[in-house]
Amino acid sequence: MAQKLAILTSGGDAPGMNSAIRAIVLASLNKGYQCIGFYHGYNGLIEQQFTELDEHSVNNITQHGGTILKSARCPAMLNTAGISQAANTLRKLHISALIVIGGDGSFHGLDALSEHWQGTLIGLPGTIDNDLSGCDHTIGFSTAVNTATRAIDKIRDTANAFERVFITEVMGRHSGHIAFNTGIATGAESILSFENCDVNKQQHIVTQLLAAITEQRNKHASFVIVLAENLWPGGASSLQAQLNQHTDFNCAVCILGHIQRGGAPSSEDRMLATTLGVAAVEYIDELLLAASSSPAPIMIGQINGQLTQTLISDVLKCNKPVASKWVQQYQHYLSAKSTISN
Ligand SMILES: Nc1ncnc2c1ncn2[C@@H]1O[C@H](COP(=O)(O)OP(=O)(O)OP(=O)(O)O)[C@@H](O)[C@H]1O
Ligand SMILES: O=P(O)(O)OC[C@H]1O[C@](O)(CO)[C@@H](O)[C@@H]1O
Repeated sequence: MAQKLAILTSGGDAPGMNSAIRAIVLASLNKGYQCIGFYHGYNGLIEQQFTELDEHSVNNITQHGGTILKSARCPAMLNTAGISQAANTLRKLHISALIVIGGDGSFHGLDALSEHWQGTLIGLPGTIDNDLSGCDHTIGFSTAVNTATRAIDKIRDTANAFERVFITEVMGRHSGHIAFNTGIATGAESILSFENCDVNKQQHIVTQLLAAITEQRNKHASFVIVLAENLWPGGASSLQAQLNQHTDFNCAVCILGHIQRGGAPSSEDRMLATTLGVAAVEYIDELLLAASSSPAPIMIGQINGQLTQTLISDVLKCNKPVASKWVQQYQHYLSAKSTISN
C-alpha cells in the first residue's frame, strides 16, 4: 500500500500557498505516495474533512491567491482534547507525514501535535508577515509587499495632486517587515513601525511629524506615512485625529487591509513555494527510505538561495527582526528630515 502524505494550510492565507500545494502533490505522486489535503487548517484534521489530491486537483492553481484547501484559525488546537483528536485522525488515516503551511501560530500547532503523534511533521513558512526566523522570506511576503507598494504608489498620485497627507496602514501583525519594505520602496516620508517607534512618546512623534509635514507643504509636496497595524494606540484614525487637531491640513487615512493577502502570487512567491514544497517531499522520502524514526518537527526554508532545515522549536524561540540596515538607512537618509530621531 502506498504511503500517505498530508497537507494543510493554516492561519492567514498567503499568496503562493497554492504553488506549494501543487509542488507537494506532484512530487509526492512522482515518488509513488498518496496525497491527502485537509480543509480549513487544523479544523479539517480534527473534524476529518479531507480530500485526496491528484494531478487534476492542482491543475491551474499556481497563479491564484488564497488556498484550494481553505485556511482558518482553529481554537480547538489550543487544548489537549483538540490536539489529541487531530492526532487520532492522522493515525486512523495511516498518514506517514504531515506538511503544514502557515505562520508561527501554525508551527505551535505542529509542536503540540508532535507530543501526540509519532509521524513526520514539517512546516513550510507561509505568512505575509515574514516574521519567521530560519528563512529569508516567507511564502506570501513578496506578493504582499508588491501589492502594498502598488497601492501606495496610487495613493501618492492623489496625495501629490492635492498636496495632501496620507496615513497608509499596512499589515504585519506585530512586525514591521511589510511596513519597512513598502515604506522604503514607495519613498514614504515617514515609516512608523515597532522597530523605530516608541509609542510611549506619542506626543513627541506627533510634534516631529507636524514639523516635517509643514516643511513638505511649504514645498507644495505630498506626505505619505506608512503605519504598521497594531502600533499606534487607537489605530490610524487616532493618529489622524492627533495630526488634524493641530493644523488646517486634512490628513487622510487608507487602511490597506486584506488586499495585501490576496491576488496573484508574485513569481518570487511561486518559485519559493514550489522549491520548498518539493524539498519537503524529498526530505520525507529520505526518511521513509531509511525507515528511520521521525525526528522532531522541522521547518524547511531558504536562506541566501540555500535550503535550510530548522527545528520548529528553534524557529519559535525568536522572531525575525527587520534587517537593521533598513531601519538605519531609513532613519539616517530616507525619512523626511524632522522625523529622523524619536
Ligand atoms: N500555542 C498553540 N498550540 C497549538 N496550536 C496553536 C497554537 N497557536 C496557534 N495554534 C494553531 O495555529 C492556528 C494558526 O495560528 P495563527 O492564527 O496564529 O496564524 P499563523 O499560523 O501565525 O499565521 P499568520 O501569521 O498568517 O496569521 C491557530 O488557529 C491554532 O489552530
Ligand atoms: O484576517 P485576520 O484573522 O483578521 O488576521 C489579520 C492578521 O493576519 C495577517 O494578515 C497574517 O498574519 C496579519 O498581517 C494580520 O494582523
